[in-house]
Amino acid sequence: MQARIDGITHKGEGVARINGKAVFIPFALPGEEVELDITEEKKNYAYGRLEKIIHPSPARTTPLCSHYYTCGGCSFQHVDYEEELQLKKRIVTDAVTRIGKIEARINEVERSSKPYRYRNKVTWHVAKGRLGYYRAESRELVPIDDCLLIKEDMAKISRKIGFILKEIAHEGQGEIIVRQSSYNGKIMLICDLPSLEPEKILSRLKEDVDGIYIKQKNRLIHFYGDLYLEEKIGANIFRLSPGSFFQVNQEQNEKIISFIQSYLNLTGKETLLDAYCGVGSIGISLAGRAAKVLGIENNREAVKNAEYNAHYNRLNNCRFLAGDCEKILPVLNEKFDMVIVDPPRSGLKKEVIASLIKAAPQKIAYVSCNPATLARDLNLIQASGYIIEEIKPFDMFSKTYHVECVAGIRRID
Ligand SMILES: C[S@@+](CC[C@H](N)C(=O)[O-])C[C@H]1O[C@@H](n2cnc3c(N)ncnc32)[C@H](O)[C@@H]1O
Repeated sequence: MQARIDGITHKGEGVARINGKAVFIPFALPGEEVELDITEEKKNYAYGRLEKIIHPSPARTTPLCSHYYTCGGCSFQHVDYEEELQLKKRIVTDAVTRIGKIEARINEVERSSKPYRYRNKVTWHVAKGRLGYYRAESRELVPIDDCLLIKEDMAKISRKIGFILKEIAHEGQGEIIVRQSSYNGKIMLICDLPSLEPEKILSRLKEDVDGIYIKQKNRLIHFYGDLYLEEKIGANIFRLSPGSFFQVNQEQNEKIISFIQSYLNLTGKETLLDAYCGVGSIGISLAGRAAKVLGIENNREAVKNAEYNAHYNRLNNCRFLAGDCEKILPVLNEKFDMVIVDPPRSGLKKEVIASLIKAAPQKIAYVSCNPATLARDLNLIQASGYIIEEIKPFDMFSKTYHVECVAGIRRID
């Protein structure tokens, strides 16, 4: 059947209305006239497979990656970069109006200077002696040993890992994480291959990487070389343990921190809460302009890194608490002038929102990698005496449907 695409889902699929029902069609673009087959029919919506493009969008391009249509990693390689940014703005706007039911100024998406080869971390799946990604919505391995989103050096080492796995006909299943510092280029491997004698593969990789960890029974055991990775934000150096979170796109990470800095406009007198602080990247970057910073984070290794990072960068106004924000904040009984929250994709728990409202900060910078949970939380925050001044999307995950946002929120006095 034929249809005109007039919308986009949060996962970047085209949306057509057929007999009053929304049909989601992967790889179709708004404005296109397409031929499709219905592949799955539900009560209120359906899925379609793109069979033919009758009138292509002028923004349609040829994907650079030969795995694009099978690997589940990217969703926007078939569209030019300008349109990708517009579609991401539309995804954020849809979430804010449909889920959040709020009105807020949504700025243009901050473009990245490198839509490819920006990622400093990749998680490879291993099965049947091959390295790869899982097919979209499945656990089926698509054998790949390069990805156009990861840095060149990481691609080189990934190809070597793929070669060794094939050569030794490794049978087990597992995961290999490759991380590279954007500051000094050093590479760390984290291997979770339960059925493999580590030496068999890892000793052959020592010359190519700077540090190796092995995951055994849920613990990371140091195997070789450097214990930490280092990153730099502004003038500060940050140490990260292998399991500590760090944003995957350092160029965009720095822009986000600058945006938060100018939004909060600290004068040096304010108390600042950095909730979900990781290794302290945002709070420590702003500590020079604040009276006091408190970071909260539930990964104990990351908290140790944050404490070290504050000390190493000669900041003596930062303190960190290890634990869940939803447990610590309700009993903290401290007031803050300014707050940063940067939760995982699931967003803020109700207890966290209630505690923030009680702490009554003048401004909140809410960093989010999920427009849907951001919109849900902004609805509650707005209903409690705050105004959403602006939402700034950042293209942190180019070529994928993911988009990072910072919401600037101000107390109404
Ligand atoms: C999106 S990351 C942000 C980290 C940091 N702000 C940054 O920019 O690098 C979210 C962080 O929250 C931590 N986290 C997840 N759930 C948490 C919780 N319930 N309480 C405290 N921290 C949590 C994760 O370990 C992770 O470091």
